[in-house]
Amino acid sequence: MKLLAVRRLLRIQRVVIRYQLDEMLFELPLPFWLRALSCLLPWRWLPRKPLALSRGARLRLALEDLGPIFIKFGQLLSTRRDLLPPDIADELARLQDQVPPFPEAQAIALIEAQLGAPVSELFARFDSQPLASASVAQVHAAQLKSGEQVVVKVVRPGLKPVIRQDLAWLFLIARIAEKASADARRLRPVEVVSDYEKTIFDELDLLREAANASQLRRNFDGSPLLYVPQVYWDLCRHQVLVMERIYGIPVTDLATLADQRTDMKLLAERGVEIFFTQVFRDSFFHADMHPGNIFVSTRTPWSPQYIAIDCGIIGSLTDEDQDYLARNLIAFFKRDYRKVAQLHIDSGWVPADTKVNEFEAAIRTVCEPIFEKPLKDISFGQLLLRLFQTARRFNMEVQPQLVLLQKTLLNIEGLGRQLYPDLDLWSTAQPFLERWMRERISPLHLLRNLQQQAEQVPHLSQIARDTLERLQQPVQVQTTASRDHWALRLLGAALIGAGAMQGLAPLLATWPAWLMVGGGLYLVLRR
Ligand SMILES: Nc1ncnc2c1ncn2[C@@H]1O[C@H](COP(=O)(O)OP(=O)(O)OP(=O)(O)O)[C@@H](O)[C@H]1O
Repeated sequence: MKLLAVRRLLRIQRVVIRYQLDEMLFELPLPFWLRALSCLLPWRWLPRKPLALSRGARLRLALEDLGPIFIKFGQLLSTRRDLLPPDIADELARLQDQVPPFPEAQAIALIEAQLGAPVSELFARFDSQPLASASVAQVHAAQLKSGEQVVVKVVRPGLKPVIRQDLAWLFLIARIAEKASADARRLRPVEVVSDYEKTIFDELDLLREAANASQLRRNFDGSPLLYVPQVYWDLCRHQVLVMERIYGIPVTDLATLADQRTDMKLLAERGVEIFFTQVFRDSFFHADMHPGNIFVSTRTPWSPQYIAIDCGIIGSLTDEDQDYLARNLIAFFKRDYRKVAQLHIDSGWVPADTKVNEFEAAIRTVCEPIFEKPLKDISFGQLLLRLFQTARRFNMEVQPQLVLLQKTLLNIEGLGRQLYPDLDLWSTAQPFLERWMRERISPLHLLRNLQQQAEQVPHLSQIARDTLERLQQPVQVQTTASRDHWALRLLGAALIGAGAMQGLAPLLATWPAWLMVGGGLYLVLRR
């Protein structure tokens, strides 16, 4: 394993030298000591012929050469046109769906081995020339015997060993960083790499992707906002996925979107709505939202509908994180910075001994300049820098469970900027969140939560569940029930309440919760 890791390092070094990436690096304003150290690199003393390739092309080719982890990094960078020069961003955008494919014979052999039949028997037509190719897979167009147009996605062979070696290096770097610097420790790099490891290996399993796609499709069934192509389960295996072919416009093809008179404002607003719906309503969000995975339907440009593919990476939040996040955002929209500070302390996102006044002032300094500004007027580079400085001052730790969400935000914020730079993020997001919060503290939601809590405690058994079911119906109390029976019901309800209190403590401070408890007791006690 160690030998493999050393070989991988040598390979990375070879690629850096071949594409002369070190030259690009040293164009940056690096500290003096790093420049001095660079003189120790032997190849910097050797004569080199300048490459006849632009700097963007050199970077792209190097990332392609180094495999999926590097390609994904390039995809993320490509969405940040505000942070990168356009020539580099344009080149990196090709990593979204134009990575060189692997040989078609290899793809066909893999499909046949996985599905146990020749492609000529499986499909009425199969295009051996790939339609597109990205970091982990390539995609071939085909037609089913029943007539439907589909695409066949095949995982690139030989990815696992390369990913393992890269991860081994990432772990090593993370461990060294954690030992060497307090700043790095706050970023919890080992935990972050460990989460990433899980995510990237999950992405290689196309059955998992198929299941995610089916769930996301169900979540937005009949929605005018988002369409997810249908999966053909009979033709899905761990390394092969067959799904409906879609014919949308790539979301970054602004010229075609303009030609068909797409309502760009609505498109951008719907993007925000989809994101919040996935994160808050469903706690099931597409977490690989680079433009190669997002299309716009050609059907109703006045009411534009997104199409999402590649559901390999899906994020979700716990109830608690959802709650804190929503409360933070709502407090932020109301410019109630004290509440934002307090919520950060309550949730444990900053240490408990943080002085709330000082933290409030720091948050105000970061947030006030960007408030109520459209996307185009917010400098996210500067904002990130300020946030980082604040986090450092207040010992704020990275929350690994939120990293996927933050990465997705980086993606869609970059996209929103390109689609409709005048987008007022605040006025689009605020009503959605407030509505969600109202629903969350509604009596019905509270009842559902109580019921879920009851189901998680097996010994409360049927009695408690019966009681809750009765609470949810317009109750017809059985007058024949015996006194003992009712005493048990009451005991069950009290136990459920006590159990639920722990999880619902913040909600019980609200009037609907008290109304529920009072109403519940009344119903249980009624003869
Ligand atoms: N259902 C589909 N209909 C039409 N084209 C598709 C479909 N699915 C995928 N494609 C094309 O294939 C490309 C690569 O597919 P996909 O994004 O699923 O691969 P990937 O390797 O998982 O990508 P990533 O690098 O984003 O992880 C897409 O960008 C798109 O152009």
